[in-house]
Amino acid sequence: MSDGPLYLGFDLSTQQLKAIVIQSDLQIVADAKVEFDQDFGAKYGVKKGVIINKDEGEVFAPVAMWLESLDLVLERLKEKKTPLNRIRGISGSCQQHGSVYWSRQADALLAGLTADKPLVEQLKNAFSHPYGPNWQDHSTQHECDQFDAKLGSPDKLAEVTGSAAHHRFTGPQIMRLRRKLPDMYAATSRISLVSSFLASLFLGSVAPIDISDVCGMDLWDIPGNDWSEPLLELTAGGADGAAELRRKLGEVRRDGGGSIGSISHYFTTRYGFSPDCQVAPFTGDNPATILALPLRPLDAIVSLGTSTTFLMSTPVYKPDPSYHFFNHPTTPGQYMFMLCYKNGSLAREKVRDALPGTAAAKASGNDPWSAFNSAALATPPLDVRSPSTDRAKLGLYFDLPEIVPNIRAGTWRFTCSPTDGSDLREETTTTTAWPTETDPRIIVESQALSMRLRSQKLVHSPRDGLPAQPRRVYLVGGGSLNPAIAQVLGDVLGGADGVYRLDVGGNACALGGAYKAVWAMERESEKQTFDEFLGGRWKEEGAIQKVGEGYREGVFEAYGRVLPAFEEMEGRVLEVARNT
Ligand SMILES: Nc1ncnc2c1ncn2[C@@H]1O[C@H](COP(=O)(O)OP(=O)(O)O)[C@@H](O)[C@H]1O
Ligand SMILES: O=C(CO)[C@@H](O)[C@H](O)COP(=O)(O)O
Repeated sequence: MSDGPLYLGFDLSTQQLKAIVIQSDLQIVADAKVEFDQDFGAKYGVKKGVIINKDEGEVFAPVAMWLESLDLVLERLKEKKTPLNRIRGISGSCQQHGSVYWSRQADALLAGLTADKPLVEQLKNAFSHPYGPNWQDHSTQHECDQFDAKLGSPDKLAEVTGSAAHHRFTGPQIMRLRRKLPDMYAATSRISLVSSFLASLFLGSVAPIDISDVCGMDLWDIPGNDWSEPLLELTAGGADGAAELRRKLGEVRRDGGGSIGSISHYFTTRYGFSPDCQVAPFTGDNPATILALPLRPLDAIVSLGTSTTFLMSTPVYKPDPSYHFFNHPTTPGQYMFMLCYKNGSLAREKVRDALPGTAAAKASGNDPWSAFNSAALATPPLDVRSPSTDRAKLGLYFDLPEIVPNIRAGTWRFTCSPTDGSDLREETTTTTAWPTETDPRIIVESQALSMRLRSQKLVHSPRDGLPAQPRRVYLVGGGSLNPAIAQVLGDVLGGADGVYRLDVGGNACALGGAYKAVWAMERESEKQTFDEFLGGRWKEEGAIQKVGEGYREGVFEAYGRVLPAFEEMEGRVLEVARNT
């Protein structure tokens, strides 16, 4: 290890808090993590990091658990003898859309933190609400209907804010909490996103919201570069309320780099950070993921965390109600395109757990994914061995109500002709549906078909003679460790130059946060873009691994032929859901 400056990146996601320390040359020096279920499940009653109130569709996490986790992860870094005194900059990436409600005492309590007691004790009275809504929350249909109507249509809302109304977006969430808990709302001095909440702890004062993460609220006018007044009014119930809400939300920091202030005394005295250590703006976990490597045009990232997301960086702002556009976290004039699915890892885990063999593997400490992987690889694309006799299989495996399409929880299995997707039929009974061993391939294929369907307008042919598709597909998040998933995703999505896994696959957004901290502190000027900066220091070797061929002629086209049937299947399920 050299003795130069170090940088610290965090990822406060659904199931864990991770920390990663790197050098200026981007080498990783140390990491540590806290797993919410394992470390705090019994104390806070969380499962998979959250508490669920099924009756109302609410999903939330205790803010106190996050405070305890921050102290614990720093203890763990200290135990590993990480030289925290050399850390010069901190940034981070956090689950998006979640909100934290500060009380009127927050400013004083944050400013007066002392090193002798943990955060959770000292900040007991700093919150007007003990919970932060989680992105899986789906309690806000009523509010979403009003957001979609407010500017005239979901298309218009997407044009202004980058997204149509979504249950998890912070504007509808705030609107519902204001209605449901008016005293709590009145007692709230400031509202943070999870990213600005974590930055606030380091800063010792409430931090500004970040220019990219703010786009996950349905409140920020992206072309206008300001809060949308009509949407603030809707959320807060009128013009007076809008002015008050604007104050609660505070200024948004337009620059993703630089420092928002020095680290609080609490961290210098309790953990030995240098008083010169600076806090850079924290952002959302998806925006940070696109900072984990120098992304080129036509590259796509598939993040296989609790949620599945499909991300691209683009100079073109082409919003549509079925996906999201965010400001790029570091580069004005660039945008992040995102598709987000709730039914990612947890839905795949459910299919995995239904397989004979998984329970035994778990009990004996073997890889719980081995039965899933063998089954996925033993099944041919679409489970079609012979196109003249076999029907192609498609499915929707929604454990939770999905985001796109907005369909209730349930499992649907369909078949169609593999040659042109015609004759789509729902396989309704267990006798005509397929064996559980077929599900692993079909769930991953169907998740990928949804991504391919919705991203097709953003890709073009990477080289002469090839169909439109991404250049490279990068996999990150916990699921990126899985070779069978990598293979199937590449079969469906293509990737002219292959499918790659980031070597720190499960830590990509924490790493993106750490890279952001290096750039924020060491950029030559405000004009040096993140990609220029990172491109000069990032070395492909050792950072990524090719895990799949990507585009395979014939296979990619076979999925293309059933894409219209996939769309029709979603439409049919939506139609039935609407009429029941
Ligand atoms: N080998 C594997 N194969 C498939 N999925 C995996 C594997 N290892 C971990 N996962 C999945 O990764 C998920 C956690 O991913 P992670 O990126 O750490 O989540 P988050 O950032 O949302 O907390 C788990 O829900 C688990 O299903
Ligand atoms: O809601 C979204 C993005 O819109 C999610 O991607 C969250 O940002 C949570 O991510 P993970 O916990 O899966 O990392």
